[in-house]
Order: sequence, then C-alpha cells, then structure tokens
Amino acid sequence: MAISVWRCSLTRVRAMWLNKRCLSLYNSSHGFNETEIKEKLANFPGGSVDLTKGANGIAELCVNNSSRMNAFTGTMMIQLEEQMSELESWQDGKGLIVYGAGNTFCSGSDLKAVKAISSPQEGIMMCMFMQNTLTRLQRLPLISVALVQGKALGGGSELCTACDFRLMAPESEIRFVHKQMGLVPGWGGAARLIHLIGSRNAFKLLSSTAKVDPEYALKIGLADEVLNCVDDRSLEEAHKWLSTYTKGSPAVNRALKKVILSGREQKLEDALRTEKDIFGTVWGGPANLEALSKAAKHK
Ligand SMILES: CC[C@H](C(=O)O)C(=O)SCCNC(=O)CCNC(=O)[C@H](O)C(C)(C)COP(=O)(O)OP(=O)(O)OC[C@H]1O[C@@H](n2cnc3c(N)ncnc32)[C@H](O)[C@@H]1OP(=O)(O)O
Repeated sequence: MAISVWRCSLTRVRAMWLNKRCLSLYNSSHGFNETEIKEKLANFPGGSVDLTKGANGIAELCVNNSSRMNAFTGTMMIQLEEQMSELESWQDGKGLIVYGAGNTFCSGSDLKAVKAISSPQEGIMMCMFMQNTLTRLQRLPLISVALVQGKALGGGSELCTACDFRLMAPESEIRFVHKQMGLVPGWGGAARLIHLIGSRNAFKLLSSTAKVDPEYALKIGLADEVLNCVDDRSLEEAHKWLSTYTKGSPAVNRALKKVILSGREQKLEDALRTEKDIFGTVWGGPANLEALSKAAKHK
C-alpha cells in the first residue's frame, strides 16, 4: 500500500516536472540554471503573491507588496512561479483574475533587488526566469484577466500582457517605462504587446514611454473593458465580467483555452491538428452528452 502511494506521488511529481518543462521556454539546454537564479532571488525577500482558488472555478492571484506599490521582490518572483504549478494542476479551474493589493497593480521589479542583480549575466537569468513564469501564465488552461487599478509600470505592464484579457479601472494607467530605465522589456512584454496591439502601436508605446489611460487602451485594443468601480468593488466587477466567459464545465472551458492557445502559437496546419485532438477530448464527453439530451436550441 505504502509503496503504491509512493509510486503514485512520484508519477505525479514527474508529470508536473515534464509539464513545467513543456510549458516553459528555457531549460538547461539554453544555459538556464533555475536553481542558481532561485538561490539568488531568495536573497531579496518581502511581499507575497497570494493565490485563492474559489469553489466556482475562479482563482484570484494577488500581487502583494503594498509598501512598494506591489513591486516584485526576489521571493515574490519565486512565489509567482510556484503559483503557476498550483494553477496548472487545478483540474476544477476555469478562470483567473490577477490583481494588485491596495488598489494599484504593480510597479515592476523591486528596484533595490534589480540594483543588486546588475551584471548582464544575472540580468539574463532573471529575465529567463520571469519569461518562463509569464509564458506559463499565458499558457494556463484558464481564462485569465488582469484587473488593472492604479498603476501597471515596467514589469507590471509586462505582467498584464501575459493575461488573456485586461480590465482597467477609472484613472488607472499602463506604462512601459523601460526606456527611461535604460532598458527594453525583458519579461516578454514587447513580443506580447506586438501581438496585442500591432508593431506600430507597440513601437509608439515603448519608445515614448507614454501613460496609457483606460480610454486609449480600449481604443488600441490593449484593454478589453473600462470598469465603473474602484477599490474592492472592482474585483467584484471583474468576477462578473469574467463569468460571461467561464460558463459551463471546467473541461470545456479548458479545452477552449487550449484551442485558442494553439491557434495563437502554432502554424495553421499544426493548430488545426491540435484542434482536432482537443475536439476528441470533449466529443461524447459529459457536457456534450448532457447538451444533446436536452436537445438544446440556441434561440
Ligand atoms: C523588466 C522589468 C523591469 C526590470 O526589472 O528590468 C522593471 O520593472 S524596472 C522597474 C520599473 N518600475 C519603476 O521604475 C517604478 C519606480 N517607481 C515610481 O515611478 C513611483 O514610485 C510610482 C509611479 C510607482 C508611484 O509613485 P507615487 O508617488 O504614487 O508613490 P511613491 O513613489 O511614494 O512610492 C511608494 C513607495 O513605493 C516604492 N516603490 C515604488 N515602486 C517601486 C519599485 N519598482 N521598486 C521598489 N520600490 C518601489 C517607493 O520607493 C516608495 O517607497 P518609499 O520607501 O516611500 O521611498
């Protein structure tokens, strides 16, 4: 009995490890040493990244370092990565809301930590670590939405581009300030921004470091909705907005996200084949059989 439990958990750990390797961009073959960068990041503590998984299949991920406008310390970067593993294996999950504590979103990486990680080699390691994590966020089998209140700056603006959708509260702003810091985005924000708003608009935002307010974000397709509320009520509003898209069973929602991801990331022929495979996982499944038994009419 004990041996079979041990074997089972070993298989689960191995599956999680393989899953993570598949979903990430960089591994040891790219010169990436995750253990080394995690040891380095652990030297910069403070704040937390808190995950709450709701019984309705919607999780909330809170970037929480309010005395520093929710800047990412080293330990928060590690926690964000760990929360991705938790969400990847959440079979009942359908949606995710990413938001910041204390009515602001996130002011990027903690400048105190960044100063201490100033060699290009270490910078690249941190960049690979965060690209891996944000790529895993983007590839979660959940519909993800960033709730931007207050400011999303630097790495914070990059974080919000890793979600499927962005909701902006009144008076909020998204700002790619990297150029003013003598940098370019490094957490994958430039590549994702181009996909979202096209290279001309992305070029303008990155080179001007302009503040993007909710109305302009909506106009260029960076935001999906401008909310009416601020404070705690905006989280409620975000739940309501997301619920329009997460109706139905977790299995169908997750399958839907997978076909969107393959269409987004793969060549057309490969995406079509993936779509066929995913279709096979829901055809004749419980949700499909239930809908057929009701002889649904879509009036
Ligand atoms: C690839 C990502 C990229 C990288 O790491 O390579 C980055 O993300 S670089 C970081 C980009 N972010 C910034 O440069 C933000 C700098 N901060 C500001 O511009 C302002 O603080 C602002 C606009 C976020 C807020 O201004 P406001 O006047 O409303 O508040 P305070 O300035 O008084 O801020 C309160 C408190 O928070 C500390 N703070 C804010 N941001 C950071 C940060 N990124 N790292 C560390 N600490 C931060 C700020 O210093 C204040 O603390 P205090 O002890 O009172 O000085």
